[in-house]
Amino acid sequence: MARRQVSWSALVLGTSHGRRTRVSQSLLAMPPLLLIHALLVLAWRQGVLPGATVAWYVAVTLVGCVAFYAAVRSGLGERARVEPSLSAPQMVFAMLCTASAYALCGPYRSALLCLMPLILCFGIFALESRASRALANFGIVLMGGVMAALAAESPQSHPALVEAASWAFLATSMTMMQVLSDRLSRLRSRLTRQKNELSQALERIRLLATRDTLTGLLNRRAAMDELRRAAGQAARHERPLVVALVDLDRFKQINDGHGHQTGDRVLQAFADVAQRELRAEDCVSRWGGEEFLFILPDTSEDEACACLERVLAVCAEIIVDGLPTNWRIGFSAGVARCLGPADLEPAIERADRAMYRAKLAGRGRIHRAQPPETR
Ligand SMILES: Nc1nc2c(ncn2[C@@H]2O[C@H](COP(=O)(O)OP(=O)(O)OP(=O)(O)O)[C@@H](O)[C@H]2O)c(=O)[nH]1
Repeated sequence: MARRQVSWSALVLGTSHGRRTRVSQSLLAMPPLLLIHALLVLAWRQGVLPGATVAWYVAVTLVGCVAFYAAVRSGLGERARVEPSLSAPQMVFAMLCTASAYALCGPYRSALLCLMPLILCFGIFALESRASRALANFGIVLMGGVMAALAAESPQSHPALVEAASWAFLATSMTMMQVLSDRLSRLRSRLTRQKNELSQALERIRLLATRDTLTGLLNRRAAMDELRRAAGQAARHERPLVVALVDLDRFKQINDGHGHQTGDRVLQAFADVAQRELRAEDCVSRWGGEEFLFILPDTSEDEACACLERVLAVCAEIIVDGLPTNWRIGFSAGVARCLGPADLEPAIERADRAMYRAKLAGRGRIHRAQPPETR
């Protein structure tokens, strides 16, 4: 039963939160419209207006309401890149319905006056100040015109003074409603701006917390998170996972001989090359200083070594501003297989030891770690 209700509401209102809100708001026009219909039926029963007029009014207004419902429900506004709840056209339509009912209702017309300010409320959440001001003015002029025409045409049933007083009250309450709506609209814009600034700030904080500012690579903390995630996935799918610690060779010489900024450029160039040479599912992170951790899912140690050899070859070709053109950027690396989620730190330690062996063996080479049981 509950599932049936949910699917009915999804059918009528849609499933996305925004669409549901907009469609429900559009359907809110129905109760006042049905009241107007009831009032017109009452006026017909009392001989104030012919039944055919009531029938036409009911038909036209219902068709209009259904058309707006269908337009909002189908997302026409979103597709046409206009205000998606179609508030302004719906409000114009509602004002025209109210004004024509006012003209038809005879002695019951004053009951309709409260609807005009109410219609303005529908624009509070969707319209910019200029649009809602224009709509308020439209409503005031429209009702002024209808009232003036009624007073001129049948002064007995629509005394000019009564119509003028009604119009004055209506114009005042609509203007006041417009002022309040304007304030709410400004508040809404400020809140939207603050919300955007907050999400930008959160995104900046997220980047600062997870990225190394110099190279844009994941930092050490984020790399550990990534390794934890990759190890979990590798264990679930029973696939190999390899980590590699890569340390640039004789980096101090670059800093000391060619300046810290040149050193920074080398780090950036290396990060670019490493990212370019690896697959999208691999991860390169800055482990610290001139040290980098590679996380290579679904990769054997042989494949990891081949991949690092390729990166080493490309690095040797890098030309960095501030370094002599014959300078070969190189690194030493240690490769270790990660045996599961409980083997993260030990695998990195094994890779670290292998990397130091590569340094001791003369640099510019890649060493495999000893398997844990034969250490
Ligand atoms: N330019 C720059 N230098 C850095 C950065 N982080 C660390 N370093 C420097 O990197 C150098 C690392 O030097 P060492 O640990 O002696 O390593 P190395 O000179 O590469 O020697 P080997 O690893 O033995 O080949 C130090 O001088 C650090 O100051 C950085 O962000 N930018």
